[in-house]
Amino acid sequence: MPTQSRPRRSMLYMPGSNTRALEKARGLAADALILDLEDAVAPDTKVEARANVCAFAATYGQREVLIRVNGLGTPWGHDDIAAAARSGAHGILIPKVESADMVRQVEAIMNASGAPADMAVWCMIETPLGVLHVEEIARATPRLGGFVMGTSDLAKDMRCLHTTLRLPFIAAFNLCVMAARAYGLAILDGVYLDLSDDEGFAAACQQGRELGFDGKTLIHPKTIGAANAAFGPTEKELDWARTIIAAHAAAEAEGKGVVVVDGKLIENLHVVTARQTVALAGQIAALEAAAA
Ligand SMILES: CC(C)(COP(=O)(O)OP(=O)(O)OC[C@H]1O[C@@H](n2cnc3c(N)ncnc32)[C@H](O)[C@@H]1OP(=O)(O)O)[C@@H](O)C(=O)NCCC(=O)NCCSC(=O)C[C@H](O)C(=O)O
Ligand SMILES: [Mg+2]
Repeated sequence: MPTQSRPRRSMLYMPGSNTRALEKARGLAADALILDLEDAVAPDTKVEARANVCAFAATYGQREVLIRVNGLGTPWGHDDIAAAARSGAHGILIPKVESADMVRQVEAIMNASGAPADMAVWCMIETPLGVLHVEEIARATPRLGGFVMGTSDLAKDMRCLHTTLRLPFIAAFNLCVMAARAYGLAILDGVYLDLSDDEGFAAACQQGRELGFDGKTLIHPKTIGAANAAFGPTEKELDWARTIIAAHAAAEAEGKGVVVVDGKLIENLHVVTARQTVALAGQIAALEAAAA
């Protein structure tokens, strides 16, 4: 089962047909990139976009790169997967996944096309059936790396309103985060479409973090900084994490299982979370150093 060994605070989509954006992404501070062949690409540029993303996939240094392919029910799906499998991308993102079988069909094409053993499969969860089958999808294959919520398609198929508070999606978010955590997968929140609403974007990031997402998928570079800030540990959180790790270790050395720090009871489970916080900060620093 793949482990979460890298930060994914911000994952930026870009259309595979837009070579300017593919180029520009090399200098952007997004933790991860999604080179899109699906909804952001018009039918008559799909084949050209496939060639573009395969040419760019291995040019982003340490950043995680996923290629979002077209579905297998489309004229482009099979060839997208076969080409992406050999592109040097870290993973293939499958749109509108509704069953474990769908994932295994993609995996079979990847294997037949010579995909490296460590190339991951990621799933967009963006239909009612996908949400209802998310646990089965989570254990489809050891190649599974994570989930990306597709809230625009989900709103369309649920016939719900895509409101500021996103209450219509809460059950789906909870189910998908549970499945991701139960199977050791990453999970990214959906996109925020109003590029003129910085305050709304920050609130959506905060909500996403509270719900347990690792980060947010983005459509524009201007939102990368706010997503990185919302999903990365603050200095205060890091200080607290280091303090309780040290206090608990000292208590353990005295044969105690618990300790009170600043009036708060600290048990081993808090230390586990604190260690994850410190590890994430280390991964972020390493990624930033590699990009500098
Ligand atoms: C939304 C956009 C079409 C806006 O593009 P544009 O008008 O070019 O914006 P700007 O002029 O403000 O751009 C400023 C510079 O930044 C570069 N840029 C813009 N967007 C990106 C990007 N995504 N990645 C990399 N670079 C980007 C421009 O080239 C400008 O650079 P410069 O030339 O140096 O000035 C555009 O942002 C865009 O296409 N965004 C991505 C849209 C997309 O991929 N959508 C599909 C994914 S979302 C989805 O499918 C939802 C999901 O499936 C669901 O169901 O929920
Ligand atoms: Mg979608």
